[in-house]
Amino acid sequence: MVKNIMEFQHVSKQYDDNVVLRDISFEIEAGKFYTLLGPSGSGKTTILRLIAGFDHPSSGKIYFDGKQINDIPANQRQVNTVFQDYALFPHMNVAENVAFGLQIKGVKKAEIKQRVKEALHLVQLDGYDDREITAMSGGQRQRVAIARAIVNKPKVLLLDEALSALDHKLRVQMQTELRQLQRRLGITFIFVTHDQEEALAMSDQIMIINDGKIQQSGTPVDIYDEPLNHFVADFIGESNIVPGIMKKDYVVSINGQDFDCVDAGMKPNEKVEVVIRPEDLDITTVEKGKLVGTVETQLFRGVDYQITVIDQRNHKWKINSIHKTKVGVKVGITFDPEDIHVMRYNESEEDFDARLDSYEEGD
Ligand SMILES: Nc1ncnc2c1ncn2[C@@H]1O[C@H](COP(=O)(O)OP(=O)(O)OP(=O)(O)O)[C@@H](O)[C@H]1O
Repeated sequence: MVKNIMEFQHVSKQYDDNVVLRDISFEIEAGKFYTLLGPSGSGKTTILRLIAGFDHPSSGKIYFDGKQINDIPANQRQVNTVFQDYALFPHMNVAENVAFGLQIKGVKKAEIKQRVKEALHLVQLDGYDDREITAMSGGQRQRVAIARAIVNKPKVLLLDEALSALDHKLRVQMQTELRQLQRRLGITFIFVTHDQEEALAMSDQIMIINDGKIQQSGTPVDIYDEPLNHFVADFIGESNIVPGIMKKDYVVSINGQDFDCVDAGMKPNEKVEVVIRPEDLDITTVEKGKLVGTVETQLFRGVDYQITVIDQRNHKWKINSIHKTKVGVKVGITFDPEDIHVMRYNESEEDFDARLDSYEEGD
């Protein structure tokens, strides 16, 4: 087997005038838990549909296990899909649902029985064979849907918002179960979600999509710590994003004030975006603060306080701190050079300048 199980080369998809995917290229390594993350309408499901063969690209090439599959029909692809609504047959019991695809393929009865048993065991539903679907909970139905997909022994399992119908507690439990299942099976999972926490928690690799374009691919830690652009920084976790100027290597100016940072390689005085995560900021005395402002809100969240501070230029900083402060008090804000993350901006120069001006004027 080749190392990359899936590859898209310059794939575009449009429906009439509506361009849904714009020249997308990526590779998916075999045996990984891979997540497609993006807001509603960004094109995630379309990518899954192209992989499954339910739809075809307008241009570009799709490779599966080293072979081009653009013209291979869905039923001949070694891929199975778990849908958001599970798409189970309500008039069949659990075993009949799981067996259905194998029966269609004409697999022998004894083999079907054995494979259904194995699949139900993998999703921890041993002994549920005769249970009616209507008598199963949401979490159990989810497992039946997964069993029905893995009984075909696909090389790739596609999961389209597969956990979104579950309540929060069950969803978190199923996240762990799915992750364990993927490791046990050793096959590639391609999981679609719009929930960034879910993506960070479950994935080996995340691909972030917006408006039919790949914004960034990488491990959860890469994407969280090194967002490539404003969209990613904003979409993944909470961020303070402010316009700045890269004075020279390792020095960035925010608010007209220079700060040491760990970034280099930009042009002198290049306009940049500066990202600092709320958990990397802390409250201190006015004297020790790199920035100074007034506490606007404070919310106790169990593990920390979620604080907002308005600086002299009227910019609101989000801070997650274990240190308590008081609303209305003047405080300093500290951070370390490595907590400053500098990105190139990706909007028009006019828009960026307008934001920089309004920020520096303190609007
Ligand atoms: N068959 C179709 N005909 C026309 N437009 C379509 C078709 N399928 C999808 N689209 C459009 O393509 C865009 C991307 O849809 P897609 O379902 O891939 O997004 P998504 O990221 O999965 O969103 P969601 O999270 O809401 O499911 C949307 O604007 C959608 O309206």
